[in-house]
Amino acid sequence: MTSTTLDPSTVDSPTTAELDARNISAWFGGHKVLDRVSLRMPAGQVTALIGPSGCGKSTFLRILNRMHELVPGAELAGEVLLDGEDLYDPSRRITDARRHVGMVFQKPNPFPAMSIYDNVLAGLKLTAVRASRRTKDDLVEECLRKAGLWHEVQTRLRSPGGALSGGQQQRLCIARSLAVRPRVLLMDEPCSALDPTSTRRIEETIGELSTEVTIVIVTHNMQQAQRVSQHCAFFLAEQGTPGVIVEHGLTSAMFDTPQDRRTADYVHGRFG
Ligand SMILES: Nc1ncnc2c1ncn2[C@@H]1O[C@H](COP(=O)(O)OP(=O)(O)OP(=O)(O)O)[C@@H](O)[C@H]1O
Repeated sequence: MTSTTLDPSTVDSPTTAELDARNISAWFGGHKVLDRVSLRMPAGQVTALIGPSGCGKSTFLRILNRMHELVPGAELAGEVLLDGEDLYDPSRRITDARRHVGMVFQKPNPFPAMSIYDNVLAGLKLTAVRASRRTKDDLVEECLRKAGLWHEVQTRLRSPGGALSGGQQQRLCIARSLAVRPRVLLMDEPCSALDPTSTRRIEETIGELSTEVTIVIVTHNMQQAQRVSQHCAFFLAEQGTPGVIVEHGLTSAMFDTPQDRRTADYVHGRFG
């Protein structure tokens, strides 16, 4: 693998990108779990994916950064376009797709014994980027600031990532995702393991980040979807049928004037 040198003067700032999923169907071992789902996720904005358990939200999210294909027996059909370019183009490396479309998981997963500093830089090894000490220092500070963690950890960057609180660990994971300068950040229930204060902090971070990275978030928390997102898609899998998008649009419209009765019932807590 060839490596490139990271020079801060030549590194582009991350540019947000639109994600366009077209006719996505997905299967696990022949069992269809998503049926021709299409959704445009606008650049520089937050799109929330909502819906009852098991309707395929996480599967859809994993398809957006090519993690679905790593599951044995998993298959998919359809297209994912990142600013018009096919994420599944055979000539595109899977690591390249993941660099552009990062992911933050439900449970914070920093490398516990690795320092906070090295945790932030961990993704750079995968992209084979070499950098000077100064450049690394600057990048670590930049990413920790963007993740809203710098003030809490700046005096203990050499402490292990595992020594942080759950909410801090999740912000460390966000900083780690940002270090490879993704254009899209996927978040799969990023606050479900966190207390209300940490949840608020992550929500603030999402708001601050969304101007420079497109965000797609799965959440079961309807208030959270309303607080953080501008766009929303409601997924549903009825009576053993594969998941579909019942309705999508501006979050304000989805909550105030839903067009489908099932959307209204779900966002008002009448099922799910
Ligand atoms: N690795 C897997 N192997 C087999 N089936 C799977 C796998 N992952 C998910 N499924 C099935 O795919 C369907 C969609 O699951 P998925 O996790 O995408 O739903 P979800 O809407 O994200 O659910 P939740 O809100 O509970 O996380 C479910 O029926 C689930 O059982």
